[in-house]
Amino acid sequence: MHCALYTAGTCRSCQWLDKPYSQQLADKQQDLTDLLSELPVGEWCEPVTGSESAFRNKAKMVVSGSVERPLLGMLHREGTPVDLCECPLYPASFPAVFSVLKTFIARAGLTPYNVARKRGELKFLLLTESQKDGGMMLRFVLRSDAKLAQLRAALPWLQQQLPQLKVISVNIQPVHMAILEGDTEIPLTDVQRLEEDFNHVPLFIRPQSFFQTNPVVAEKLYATARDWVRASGDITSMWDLFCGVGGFGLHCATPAMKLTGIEISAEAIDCAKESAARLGLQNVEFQALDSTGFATGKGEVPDLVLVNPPRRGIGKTLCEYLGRMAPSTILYSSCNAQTMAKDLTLLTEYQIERVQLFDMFPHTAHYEVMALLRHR
Ligand SMILES: C[S@@+](CC[C@H](N)C(=O)[O-])C[C@H]1O[C@@H](n2cnc3c(N)ncnc32)[C@H](O)[C@@H]1O
Ligand code: SF4
Repeated sequence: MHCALYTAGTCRSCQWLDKPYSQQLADKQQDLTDLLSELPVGEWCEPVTGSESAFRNKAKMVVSGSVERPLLGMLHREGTPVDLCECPLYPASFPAVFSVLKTFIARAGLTPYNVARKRGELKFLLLTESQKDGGMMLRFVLRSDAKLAQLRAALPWLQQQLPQLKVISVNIQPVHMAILEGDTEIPLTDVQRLEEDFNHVPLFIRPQSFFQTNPVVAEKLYATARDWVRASGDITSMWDLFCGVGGFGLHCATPAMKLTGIEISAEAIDCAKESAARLGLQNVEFQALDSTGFATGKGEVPDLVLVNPPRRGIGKTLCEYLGRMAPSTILYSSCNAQTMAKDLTLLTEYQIERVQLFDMFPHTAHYEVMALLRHR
């Protein structure tokens, strides 16, 4: 993939951009093989890929510059602002939207936050696009609510220019820069969730819930999980731990199966419930809880446990508990093969039947991996 910003030395976020894509894949597969070298793997499946460019559905833009001439992009470590509106990782529809947003910032008088001076109001713009219909969610991250009335007053103009903006909200982040967003979310549109569709499974994206950023590869990941579960014989009950908006569980569930989804974010759980209702699934339960707390406090043992934790992995307590409760099948999907490998060494009573790499993050060393484990 060619990136003019990379060539010019403006942005070096994609550290592997100089590496041919086939070599990137080979290196990731080698990294995974090395990490699992102590553990016998029954079958290595071919890596799954998507597009090499325009694969991200979400942009997190630091707003800098002046109110008349805002920049959307990032700040270098020493504080130099960089405009990344032409970043080729974003869909073709994004640059035109960024351009209108810059005009809007000026019209609404949303002074960009200046990190060095700790002054200004607008810190970030977060833009997400649904591949279902091109609908978009836009979030303004502001330092305070001081400019909220101004923003509201100017909003009809923006909505007229960009009717694809289905969901608009403001997030208040009073803390100095370090954290991307705060707890307070103020809706500016009646609709507060973006509709997505993966493999005919309706999914919803809400401002504060996690959603996969590479929709094409995520769709293949969920479909693969569904295929592996279907091929696992008679699965009558399943837990989807760290379920987010429910993508894995909702793909795997059948009307006859009891599905339990557990996730810490209440917003994500609301999305999962709505998807289940759309699908007409009756035998499902989604709860906003800590996954380890839920699992260790539960007496029953499902046939299958699927885990898709954050980068830190599932950890010792949950591994040991899964070892004791001994479900016949575990499906482990991870964006950090290092912590997954560590967790798998703790699941001593399981053998790894199959492993597959999903390249969600081209041009970086990161990748997603899914492993199917069977009790010995
Ligand atoms: C990698 S994301 C996966 C989400 C989902 N499975 C998907 O496919 O989109 C990890 C999820 O774990 C959730 N999470 C983080 N800590 C948690 C905890 N202690 N208990 C339950 N969920 C947690 C996050 O909110 C996030 O949605
Ligand atoms: S993040 Fe975008 S702009 Fe930066 S190097 Fe990667 S492709 Fe280029």
